[in-house]
This record gives sequence, C-alpha cells and structure tokens, in this order.
Amino acid sequence: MYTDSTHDPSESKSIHTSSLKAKSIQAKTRLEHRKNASVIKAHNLAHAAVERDASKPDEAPQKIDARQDHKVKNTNSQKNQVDSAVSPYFSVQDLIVGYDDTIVVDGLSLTLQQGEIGCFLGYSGCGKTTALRAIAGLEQSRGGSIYLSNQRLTDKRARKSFAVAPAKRGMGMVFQDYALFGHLSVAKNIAFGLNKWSTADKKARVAEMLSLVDLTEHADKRPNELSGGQQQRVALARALAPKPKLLLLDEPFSNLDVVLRESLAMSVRDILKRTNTTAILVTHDQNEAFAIADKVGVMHQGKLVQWATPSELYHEPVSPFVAEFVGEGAMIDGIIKEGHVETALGDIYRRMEVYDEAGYPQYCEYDYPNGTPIKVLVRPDDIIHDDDSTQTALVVGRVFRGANYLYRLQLDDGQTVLSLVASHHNHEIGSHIGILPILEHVVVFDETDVNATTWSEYDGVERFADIRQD
Ligand SMILES: Nc1ncnc2c1ncn2[C@@H]1O[C@H](COP(=O)(O)OP(=O)(O)OP(=O)(O)O)[C@@H](O)[C@H]1O
Repeated sequence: MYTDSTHDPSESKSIHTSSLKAKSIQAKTRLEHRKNASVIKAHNLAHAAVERDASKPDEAPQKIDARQDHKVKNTNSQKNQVDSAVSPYFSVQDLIVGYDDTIVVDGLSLTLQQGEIGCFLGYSGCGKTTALRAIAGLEQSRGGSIYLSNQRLTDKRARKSFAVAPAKRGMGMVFQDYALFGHLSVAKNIAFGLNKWSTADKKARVAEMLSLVDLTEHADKRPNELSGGQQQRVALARALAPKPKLLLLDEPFSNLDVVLRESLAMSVRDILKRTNTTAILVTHDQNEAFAIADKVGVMHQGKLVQWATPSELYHEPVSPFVAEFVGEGAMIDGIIKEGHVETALGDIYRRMEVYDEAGYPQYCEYDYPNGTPIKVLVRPDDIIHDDDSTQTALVVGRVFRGANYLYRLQLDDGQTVLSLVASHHNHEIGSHIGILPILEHVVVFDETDVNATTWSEYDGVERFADIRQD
C-alpha cells in the first residue's frame, strides 16, 4: 500500500526524479481537500479500588520488586532517569492478555503524551474492554509492559514478572452504567475517592468538580433524580476528583440517546483538556472516537491494527480493514500502467512529500509491474461536484444530511463512488452532474489484499438503501 505521508522524506535523495514517468503536476484546482445494587456494588468496588489510589497522588511510586538483582535495578533506575526526558507519559508495549486458552489482546503497543486522549475502536468482541481492564490491572497480562508517568506498572518481560495492584496504579474509571452509589448524594459520590483528603480540601475539590461538570445546583440530589447524561457527568467528576494519572472510560455514553451522546462527548473532551487529563476511551462508535480522541486505535481480533490521529486513519488507512471500518467511501478498480494507476476516474500518480523549487509536488512510479490490478480507496470528499467539469456521473442515490447531500454516483463503466455536496446543490436521482475527482491523496491497495466480499457489502445494499431515502 502506498500513501504519501508514509514516505520518509530522507528517501527524497534517492528518488531519481529525471527518470520518473510521472512529472511534477500542478493540480487543476488547488482545492482544500483535507479538508443496579449488586452489579453496581461490584463495579463500585473495582472503581473504588482504582480511585482510592488516585487520592494519594503524592505517595511514593510503587518500587520495582526489591528481590530483583542489583544490576537490573541499577540499570532500570538509570534508564528511567534517562528516559524521563524523552519517554512518553504512558506506554504499552507488546501487551498480551487472554482467558483460558484464548489470546484476546495480542501484542498491543501504544503511547500517549500527558494530556492526550486515546481510544480503542473496534467491533464487539475485538478485545477493547479486555485491553482497558489489563491497563487498569483488573486483568492479568501474559506478556508485555505498561509504563505510566515513569512508573513501571507491569512487565512480563522482566526476569521476575511484575505487576502493580490496581489500587496502586493511580487510575480512575468511568463505566457504561455509571456505577454511582444510589444512596449517596451527588456531592458524596464525587467525594468518595477523597477519603485521604482533609475536610477543607475535599469540600473545595467537590465544589470544583461540580462546577466543572456543571452540576453545582444538583449537589444534594440522589443519582436517581438525575438524567442519564447528568449521571454520567457525576461519574466523570467522581473519577476526576482524585486527580488520576490516567482516566479509563469504558463505553461511557452507550446508555445515552444519540443526540445526548454527541453533546456529552464534546463536553467530556473539553473537560479532559481543561484538566490536562490523560485518558483512554473504549467505544465501537467512530463518531464518538473522532469527537473525543487525539489518537484512535482500530482493533481487530485482538490486534491494534493502526494507532493514529483521526485524520490519519481516515486519509491514510494502513489496511483495507481500517479503510472500510473508518469512514465512508468506495473501492474502485485500477490497473498499473507504466508506474501510474489507470481508473475510471482518471490516472493516479504516486505523489511524494517532496517539492521542487517552485513548490510543486513531485511524483514517482508505483512499484507494481505493469498490468497489476489495484483497488483505489475513494472517499466522498475526493469527488468534488463541479458544474463546469466535462467529466460527469449519474446520480443513483442520495441522502440528505442537513448541510450536505451524500450522493451515490455511477461512473461510465458502472462503478459507483460517493460524493459529499453542499445541500443547496439539489440534483435529482437520474440526472448527470459534473464531477472533479481530486486524486492527489488517495490510497491504493494491491487487489489481493482487499476482501472483495467485505467491500461489496460495504458499498452495497444496506448503504445504497440508506442513500435512496430521500
Ligand atoms: N471474563 C472472561 N472470560 C472469558 N472470555 C472473556 C471474558 N471477558 C471477555 N471474554 C471474551 O474475550 C473477547 C473480547 O472481549 P472484550 O469484552 O474485551 O471485547 P470488546 O471489544 O470490549 O467487546 P464489546 O464491544 O462487545 O464490549 C470476547 O470474545 C469475549 O467473549
């Protein structure tokens, strides 16, 4: 697979530009393209254990097992000192977690800087919650290491395996079912993890948290007197009150209706950013993931397939699976002809992140032999509606999305693509519209890597029916 941004700039010296078939090309138009009780009790116990530790943020970090030999200790000590300047705030390396004979999380690695929000996104059963619970220490890992704020939390690679207890990890958790104490007021729920704080400090912190989540006037109410969104904000305030080093959120919005989910997602991001909280969210909803997270990890069958910003996931998916899972689009056929890809939308040249003196991008050949079948990922924002274009497509479906229509367009050879068009451009099904494909940043895949069944489903009946709802 090729994508421009994955190109190492250092490669530029080795690019023999004079031999390139594709030349420096100025784009026709430089359009901006990137454009309940026992259940609750169980939850609460885990929650309380995790939170209590966080209420002692100044406690000395858990020491590495003293029985480990001196040499290893010294090495690690020196390493931590050296690494503290450059190592990420939170890192997971090669994490393996399983139940009985089954590996559920397989070699998960990721990093987060302080204040960054990460997210595990994936289909049900792919291992998201298990990964989160292993990070919290609620599931034992079988391999790998976890570091948080220069403290080693678990390391199964060490001579003697090592794991910090959940209550000592300095983490807070927010659950899908809120897990609030029904017999306690909102204020007392928030104060729950602050039992080591002085009365005055606790009072001030609870007031601060109530204000942060905009629930000051509900301080004396019981949870069952609040809406679902308000209860989740109490849960968030309770988790944040002890100043956790890392906040873990497991499907926190899934009990809420769609409208509330979106607004709460935005407000949660705002709260986490204002408090510079490092967090990891688990969700199967990509809109939620994109609304909240700085880094999103797409998980598939226990593996983290790609860990990247939302934009990178959308525009530079590393595999057809990610391309399909994240965002809408279509895969169209192409064929390699002398270094470029010929498609029904036009020829695609492999663009490098290298520019000539005049600032024009440089292009080179794709590494496939002539005649290689290729699949090209075309996103709705790659097809611009342009009344002046000589290239046209047949409108075969559309769906109104307020500001935009999502049009389904059939090309001359029968293949279909999607296009996002401002909704004042109201074109009937059956009409032809001018299109301007912007193919500068498209991602191409070797056809053999693309699961045709998956893509035909993705671009097929279900979505087509959606689009036909006018
Ligand atoms: N306690 C357990 N014992 C045995 N197997 C488990 C246990 N918990 C989860 N699993 C299995 O591990 C796999 C991953 O589960 P996990 O809950 O991590 O997935 P998930 O991606 O969070 O799914 P969902 O989105 O549905 O919550 C699933 O096949 C699940 O059946």
